[in-house]
Parts: sequence; structure tokens; C-alpha cells
Amino acid sequence: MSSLPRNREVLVSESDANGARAAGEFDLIVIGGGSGGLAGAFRAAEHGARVALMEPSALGGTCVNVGCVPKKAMWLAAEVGRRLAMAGPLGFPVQARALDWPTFIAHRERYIHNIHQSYRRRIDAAGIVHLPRHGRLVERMRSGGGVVECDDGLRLQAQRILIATGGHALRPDIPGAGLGAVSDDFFRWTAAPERIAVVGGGYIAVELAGVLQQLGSRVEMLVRGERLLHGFDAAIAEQLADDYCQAGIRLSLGCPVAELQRDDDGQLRVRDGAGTWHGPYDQVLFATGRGPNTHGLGLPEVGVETDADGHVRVDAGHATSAPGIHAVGDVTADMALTPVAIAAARRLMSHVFGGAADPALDQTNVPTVVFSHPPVGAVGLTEAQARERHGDAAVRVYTTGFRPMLEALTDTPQRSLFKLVCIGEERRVVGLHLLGEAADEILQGFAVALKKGITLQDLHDTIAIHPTSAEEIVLLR
Ligand SMILES: Cc1cc2nc3c(=O)[nH]c(=O)nc-3n(C[C@H](O)[C@H](O)[C@H](O)COP(=O)(O)OP(=O)(O)OC[C@H]3O[C@@H](n4cnc5c(N)ncnc54)[C@H](O)[C@@H]3O)c2cc1C
Ligand SMILES: NC(=O)c1ccc[n+]([C@@H]2O[C@H](COP(=O)([O-])OP(=O)(O)OC[C@H]3O[C@@H](n4cnc5c(N)ncnc54)[C@H](O)[C@@H]3O)[C@@H](O)[C@H]2O)c1
Repeated sequence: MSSLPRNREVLVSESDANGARAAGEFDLIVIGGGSGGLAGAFRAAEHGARVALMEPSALGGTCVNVGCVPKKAMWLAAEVGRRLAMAGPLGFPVQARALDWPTFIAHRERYIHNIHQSYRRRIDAAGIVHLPRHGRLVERMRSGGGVVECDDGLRLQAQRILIATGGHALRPDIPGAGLGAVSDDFFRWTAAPERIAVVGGGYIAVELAGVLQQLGSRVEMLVRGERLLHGFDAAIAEQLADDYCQAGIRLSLGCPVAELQRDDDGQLRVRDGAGTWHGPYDQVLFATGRGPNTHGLGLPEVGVETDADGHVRVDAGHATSAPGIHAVGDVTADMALTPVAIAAARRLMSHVFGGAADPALDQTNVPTVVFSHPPVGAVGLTEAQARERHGDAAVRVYTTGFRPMLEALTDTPQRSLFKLVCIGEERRVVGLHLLGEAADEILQGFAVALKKGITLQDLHDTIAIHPTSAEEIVLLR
């Protein structure tokens, strides 16, 4: 793309990488080549749309480069380490050693490189024009859509624009916050810090604290609230907190951070809201939420409204307040999950360019997994949500706690906790909450069943697969 003309108020020159598309308007401009943007671009191109995609950084966005993919790779490494430690007691003549990060990182980065290459091939095959540039909305067109300007002055126009610029990590507004790291930095580390404080109690804090602890760091979690994983079932979060403490993580709940300082010897300390100093640490990692990437996008100029948190406001069909301008993914207030961004983008593009009837995405009963050690899986209502929505009398809860076979064989204390939430006389399943070995893989199939409205009797009518952890769900009573 280096042959693109600079500072021209044109669309794309004949010399662009997909020359067949010549100069002229596009049908769709996608701003952001992450999970949502790429899915939207591919689906629109499948329907014959002429698509331009602006992405100045690595293709795949957060998920592929500094999110799901490298995180899952680290989680898998930590799980292999856990199993190595179990192999000795089982009789294998192996000794668990510390992970050699550079070797592992080479594998992780090769995996990511292959994803980039696959995206490049697919972009070329689909005839999508990829511009490695930042985009900014500069003009709205009366017919819908508008004009997008690249950071080098190049202007493109289309009747449809998809904003898919994702989000970024937020740091608390406290003195010394700049001394701490965020998840993007974590993926650049080449060794485990010896002592680390992880600030936060949500997805990223729980996942990265777990990985680091398994890989040999001494981890302290400084959690502002009174529990981990707000929004997940309380019993599961409590059991996970116990597991983390048992594994050696120091958990400080009800501990808001007020200040960070670096000592003369280079070590970091954290002052909490009550004035107590914690540390010293080699690293402090903030996992304190994410905010949308809307800065400098030109949203006010073209009449795209945002909410109080800065997310692009969209309706159920992902239309913004400006005709022909749409948004999906983390830049909106949708659940910040890759499959949600992808599903929203595909559905929208099938509607806009493929004639599909309804662009609205059903965002109820979205299954989700936290890659903790052991993992947490959840779909549907928590017990508290079910009681609030349906009343105590209607709610029945079925719970089982057990030690998976491998843990029992190796005398490892880690237990599993599975919880089913049902409502009404027919015991319709409205929530499933799993903590334990393989919860991440078990959940998907049960999420389909829950979405289809199954009852407890349907579970009982299904023959169990023995011996597995999953069978515990169909045997719950
Ligand atoms: C550490 C971490 C772990 C995660 N793990 C999981 C997980 O296991 N499972 C899961 O489902 N989700 C996970 N997520 C969330 C998931 O990564 C996001 O929900 C998903 O990436 C959102 O996709 P998106 O397309 O909205 O944005 P992104 O993937 O962030 O893509 C946005 C893209 O837009 C580009 N961009 C920004 N501004 C501009 C501009 N002006 N012009 C052009 N391009 C621009 C950016 O460079 C970026 O590439 C994780 C997130 C993090 C941070
Ligand atoms: N496995 C997955 O699917 C996965 C993994 C990682 C991230 N994600 C997505 O990314 C999103 C962002 O993750 P996250 O962990 O950053 O956000 P989060 O909303 O899950 O958790 C943020 C945490 O930071 C705390 N916090 C916020 N401000 C604070 C402050 N000033 N001081 C101290 N604590 C503060 C909150 O109380 C909360 O515990 C998630 O909501 C999720 O949608 C998904």
C-alpha cells in the first residue's frame, strides 16, 4: 500500500494493492481491523460489496495481538506446568521446572504470525483494500455514510461506514499510575516478575494473576470490591477466591489503590485507601477496566452520539445516530467479547449487503469463560439474578462439588463446583455456572441447550458420559 498517493482528495488510485477495484467510491469503509472490523469486512465482501479497511496496527486487533490469543497461550503454558507438577506424583520420572519464557514466546508469536498471514491472504482473496492508516470521520453524506480521512490526508467515501475501533486499558486516576503496567505491557514481558501486585478483580485481573502465579511469580491481588468477578455467580467467585488463596495468591479484598511510588532501589509500592503501604513489587499491573477508542475519530463532526462512558451509542441493529454509519464491538457498550463483536458485524453486513431481514443480534444468554485456574464458565442468570427476576419461590438451584479424577489421583486439593439455576414448575434451566477442570470446553454445548429452553428433566433424560466432569451436570438433582 506504500504506493497510495498522499494528500489527495480521492478515493483509491489505480495502483492500489487490489488494483481491480480502481478509483471511485467504496460500498463500505471499515475503521479498525480487529475482531468486529475484519468479520464485517469479510461478510460484506462475500456479498459483493467493495470494501476498504483501515487498520494501522497488526491485523486482528486486541484479541489476536494483546488479548484472547496470547492470553490463552499463556494460560495453556500455565496449565501444562500444573500438569507437569502432577506427573511426578503419578509416577512419571519428570521434574517440573520453570518455564523458559523466550522459547515459549517464540511459539506464541509464531502462532500469531500465522493468523496475520491468514488474514492477509483472505483480505487479498476477498478483494478488500487494506489501508494501514488511522481513519477519521470528516464529513457526513446526505445519502448516508460519509467521508473518512486517513492520517496522511487520503480521503475515501462510502454510503456505509463501520466503526470497529475497539478499546484500550484504563488506569485509575491516582498519583504514580504511570508506573504501573497494563495488559498490553504484560504481553511484552520476557520473564515472570518475581513479585507482582495485580490491581482489579475482573476478567483480566483474575486471568493474569492466575497465569503469573502458576508460572512462578509471587502474586498479590488488590481488589477494590469485596469479591472477585462481579457479575458472576457469588458461590463460584467465592470458591475461586479460595482456590487462588490455596494456590498461594495473596488476596486483599476491599482494597482500593490510592497511590503508586517507586523506591530508590527501583521497587514499587502501593498505598491503599486506608493509608497502608503494600509491596515491594517488581511490577504493578492494572486490570481496572477498558474504555472505547473514540478519541480523534471525528464522531461529533458527523453526528455520531456517544454515551456517558464514551461508547458509541447504537440501536439493537448496530446503527448509530448518523444514517449509514454503524458500530460494533468494544467501541460500543455491547459485552466486550470477541464472538459478540464478530456476530454483530456479520449479522449487520448480511442485512445491509445480503438482504437478511433483521440486523438485531440476540445478546441474551451469551456464554463466557474466564481462563482462571481452574477456569470458570457461565451462561444465563446467576442465582441472585434469577431470584430478583422470577422471585424466590420460582427458583430452584442444584449444586455439586467434587474432585475431578486427575486431582483425586494426584491428591491435588483443587475441587470443581457446578451450579444449575432453574425456574418454575417445569424447572426450566436459566443459568449454568461452572468452576473446574474443563469448564471452558464443557460450557459451549450446554449453552446451546439452555438457549433452546431445556428443562432439568431434559438433562436427566440424557445418558451421562462416564467418567467425566461434564456428566455431573446431567446427574444434578
Ligand atoms: C487481555 C485481554 C484478554 C481477552 N480475552 C478474551 C477472551 O478470552 N475471549 C473473548 O471473547 N474476549 C476476550 N477479550 C476481549 C476481546 O479482545 C475484545 O472484545 C475484542 O477484541 C473486541 O473486538 P473489536 O473489533 O471491537 O476491537 P479490537 O479487537 O480492539 O480492534 C480494534 C482495532 O481498531 C484499530 N483502530 C483503533 N482506532 C482506529 C482508527 N482511528 N483507524 C483505524 N483503526 C483503528 C485498532 O488498532 C484495533 O486493531 C480480551 C481482551 C483483553 C484486553
Ligand atoms: N475470557 C474472556 O472472555 C475475557 C478476558 C479478558 C477480558 N475480557 C473482556 O474485557 C473486558 C475488560 O476486562 P477488565 O478485566 O479490564 O474489566 P472488568 O470490568 O472485568 O474488571 C475491571 C475490574 O477493575 C476494578 N476497577 C475499576 N476501576 C478501578 C479503580 N479505579 N481502582 C481499583 N479497581 C478498579 C473493577 O472493580 C473490576 O474488578 C471484560 O469486561 C471482558 O468483557 C474477556
